Amino acid sequence: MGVVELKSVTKNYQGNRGITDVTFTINEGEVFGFIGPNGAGKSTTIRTLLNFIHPTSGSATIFGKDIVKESKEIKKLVGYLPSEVHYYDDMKAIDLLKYSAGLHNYHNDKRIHELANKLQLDLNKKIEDLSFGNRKKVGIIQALLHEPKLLILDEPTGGLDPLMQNIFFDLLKEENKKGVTIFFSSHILSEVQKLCDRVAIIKEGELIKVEKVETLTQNNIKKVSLLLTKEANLGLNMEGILSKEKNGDDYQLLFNGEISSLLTMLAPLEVKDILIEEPTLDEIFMHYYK
Ligand SMILES: Nc1ncnc2c1ncn2[C@@H]1O[C@H](COP(=O)(O)OP(=O)(O)OP(=O)(O)O)[C@@H](O)[C@H]1O
Repeated sequence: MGVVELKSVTKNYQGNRGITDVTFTINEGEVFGFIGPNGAGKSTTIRTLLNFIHPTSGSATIFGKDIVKESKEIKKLVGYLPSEVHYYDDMKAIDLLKYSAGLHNYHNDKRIHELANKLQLDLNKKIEDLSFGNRKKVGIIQALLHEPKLLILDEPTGGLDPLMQNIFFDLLKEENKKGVTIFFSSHILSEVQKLCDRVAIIKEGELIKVEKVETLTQNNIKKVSLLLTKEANLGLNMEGILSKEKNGDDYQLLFNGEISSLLTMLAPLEVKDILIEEPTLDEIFMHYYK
């Protein structure tokens, strides 16, 4: 049984598309990335899982518990960081976090101070005096403070500077080592690549791929840059060409297949220059997004 299991979950907003027929499983101990462009349906999926909104159809479980019927039980086991955090402005960070810990019946201030030290947050400041990034840190501590077994993080790095992002990632890795499963939504591929074991790609409300990050980056796809002397007789419709962009005599191809068959195809052409390299994860994803 997976920690998170979605079965054909659809959520429509008064007839408008939210997510359609989404099915995937997150296994225990995984760091699972959820990636897609703005409006793809990441927050809708997460908010449905946390029972803030109800699925139109389909079902899902977290730790085997039904997300609608057993939502209260689930919330005890989950730490959630929303993409935007809103708090009572005139509360001190420490008071807010102690209050939040109390709601979880978790009374260990040491954990709050340890997390704040790691993230370099001054707990004695009022929320209204904190910068956007520092408010995000309050949200991160709030998600982590009751030692949840599952972390659901919706675009967690927004507002954190690069150094702080690294500290945050180290913190997540530490939690993961302790056995915490992490569901991490993002539209930034490099951070998913740094952190996640597997990734689900969502586009226009539909899941288009669930794959190991390693497989995505180590498959057979190559980026081919070609400079030709003539445009004529360029039949690039062969199998394996995933995408092509043309700029004058310059071609950029994403090719998935045997390099020997690509070379056979290119042999009759007047090739001035050729560069074959590994595509970045961004380039692979752009192919899926098209
Ligand atoms: N409350 C709502 N009422 C109506 N439509 C909504 C509502 N919330 C989201 N949607 C629609 O559902 C779709 C998915 O949106 P969602 O916010 O889940 O995407 P996302 O992947 O989280 O995007 P982003 O990265 O911009 O937050 C979009 O078409 C959006 O317009």
